[in-house]
Amino acid sequence: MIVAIDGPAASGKGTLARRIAAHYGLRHLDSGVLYRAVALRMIAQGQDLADAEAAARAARDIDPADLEDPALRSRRTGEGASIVSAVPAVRAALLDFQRRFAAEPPGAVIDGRDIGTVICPDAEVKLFVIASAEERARRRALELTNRGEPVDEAAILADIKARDDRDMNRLTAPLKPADDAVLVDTTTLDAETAFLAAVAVIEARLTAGRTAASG
Ligand SMILES: Nc1ncnc2c1ncn2[C@@H]1O[C@H](COP(=O)(O)OP(=O)(O)OP(=O)(O)O)[C@@H](O)[C@H]1O
Ligand SMILES: Nc1ccn([C@@H]2O[C@H](COP(=O)(O)O)[C@@H](O)[C@H]2O)c(=O)n1
Repeated sequence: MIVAIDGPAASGKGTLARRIAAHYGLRHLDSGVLYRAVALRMIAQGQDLADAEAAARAARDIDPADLEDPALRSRRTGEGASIVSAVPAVRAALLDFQRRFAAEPPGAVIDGRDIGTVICPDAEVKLFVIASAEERARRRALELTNRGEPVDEAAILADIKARDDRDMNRLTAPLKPADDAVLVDTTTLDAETAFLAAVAVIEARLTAGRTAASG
């Protein structure tokens, strides 16, 4: 089974993806890490994030060790990822890796922005996870506070809105729900309730699939 989970920054899709993967014994890929690794490689080499050719080279050059760097989670890397991810050649360079990951047994849960629309358009289950920008900023601020990092919630909210705008309005693989995605609004749901809601969607899809196959 392939479960595609898309949604904006800090909506809770990664948290949900990890829980679903563990529950169903599937592998998990946080596809955002790939774009973050491209940005981080460019930052480390002092390159201009707006340089599309350099971004495409960095995307072709990333290796597994790049995906373990703790600096991937920084605010600057997230912003950078959102810039380089708009470059079509960057997305093209990362496409095969994601599709191969999805194709390996026993299946996968992949979260990102274009998983249901571009990477895995045939996924058995597609979820589009949202939450209000204010709630997402609150969650991100709490996460940073728990990590002992300084927090400016207003700046985080501004970042989130800028990232939403870039991710939704780029020409290649913009953030949007696939036609057959189910919306999960987590604004007022805690992580456990969001997980239970997602499992209910998955079970309904699996039952519908079994019924179609037997009829
Ligand atoms: N339903 C929820 N209620 C409250 N907090 C949540 C919920 N889901 C996730 N969180 C918390 O919100 C923060 C962001 O969640 P998470 O990293 O899963 O989001 P994301 O959509 O994967 O973000 P990104 O795309 O930026 O990686 C985390 O600190 C997480 O623990
Ligand atoms: N499938 C994806 C995943 C991510 N991106 C871009 O990377 C940025 C960082 O992603 P996080 O999930 O780690 O926050 C994100 O803002 C997107 O610009 C993408 O384009 N496609």
